[in-house]
Amino acid sequence: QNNTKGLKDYYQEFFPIGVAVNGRSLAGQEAHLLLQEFNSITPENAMKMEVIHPRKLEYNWALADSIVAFAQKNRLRVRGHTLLWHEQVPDWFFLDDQGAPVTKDTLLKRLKDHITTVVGRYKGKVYAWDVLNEAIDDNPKQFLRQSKWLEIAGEEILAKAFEYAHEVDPDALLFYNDYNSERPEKRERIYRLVKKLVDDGVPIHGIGLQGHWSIFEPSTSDLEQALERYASLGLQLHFTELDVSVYPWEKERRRKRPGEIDALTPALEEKQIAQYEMIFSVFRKYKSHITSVTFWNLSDRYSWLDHYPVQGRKNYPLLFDRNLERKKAYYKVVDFK
Ligand SMILES: Oc1ccccc1CN[C@@H]1C=C[C@@H](O)[C@H](O)[C@H]1O
Repeated sequence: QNNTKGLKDYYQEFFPIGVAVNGRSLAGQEAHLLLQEFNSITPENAMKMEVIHPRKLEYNWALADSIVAFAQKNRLRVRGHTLLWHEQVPDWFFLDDQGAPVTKDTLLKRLKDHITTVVGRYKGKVYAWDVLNEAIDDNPKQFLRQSKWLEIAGEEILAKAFEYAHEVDPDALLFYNDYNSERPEKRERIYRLVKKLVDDGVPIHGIGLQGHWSIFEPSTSDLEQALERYASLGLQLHFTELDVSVYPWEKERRRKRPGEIDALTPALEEKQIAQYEMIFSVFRKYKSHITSVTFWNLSDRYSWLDHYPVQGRKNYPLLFDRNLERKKAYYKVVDFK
């Protein structure tokens, strides 16, 4: 029994506070901290296509089932992640038995089978799904990201993913999820895609704003303008993958340079404290539109940012340090009135 007030308690009147989980999160010290601070979880990798459906006739349910069982036992919400994405998808999806590219109809059928099987298994246990992840191109001059999905099946596959999910679980909330969604040029392209889905009567209920931010972005005005813009679509807004990197954004992966500093200096930590304070101040201001805030990973002990974009460069993006202790930024997030 743990009577310590956590993030979820401080934000009880605002929105659930979630965290991305993996196998390590479900036991010991990390599970204790998770249950103290959070009331929603998202499987970091366990429900991605390459993990849960590695071969055409093979589903791998074990880890996803254990995460969902953990949530059921502890009365946590579960956000499903993700049903259609250009990354972490196994090659077999796109190849026929002779190793040639599949036809459009075959690909649509495979996607329908995948979504029907996965969403159907967790019906009533996963309340929200990141149906479509990162479909907007990184090049501001382009609109949709070119992927094997689009190459073979065309743009209609994007709407189909939502329809397949809605058909099998009409009660699940269906989200479009993306990153850098506060950058004005990407904000307008995300807005255009989501507005088209809404106007076409596609069953979409929300926009997932990943929130992979840094001490350099977003600005307060970019964050507020993005919230206003997306809120005008009348959909729920979830912040789905929040972390605040102490390094500037880099798109291309690279290795850590010899002598490259990766310490959390007092100057960097002061900037991170100010950024987290601003972020949660804006979140509280827009509480009528925001219905979930999820951090991507639990503590600085492990972050996906330790490997991306710079392999081996330690990052410190979260509210708990490597000893699972609350950082200074934590107290700025919870100390409001
Ligand atoms: O995939 C990316 C590529 C470039 C920039 C950002 C991203 C963010 N992408 C997210 C980050 C981590 C993964 O675990 C999540 O599933 C993904 O949604």
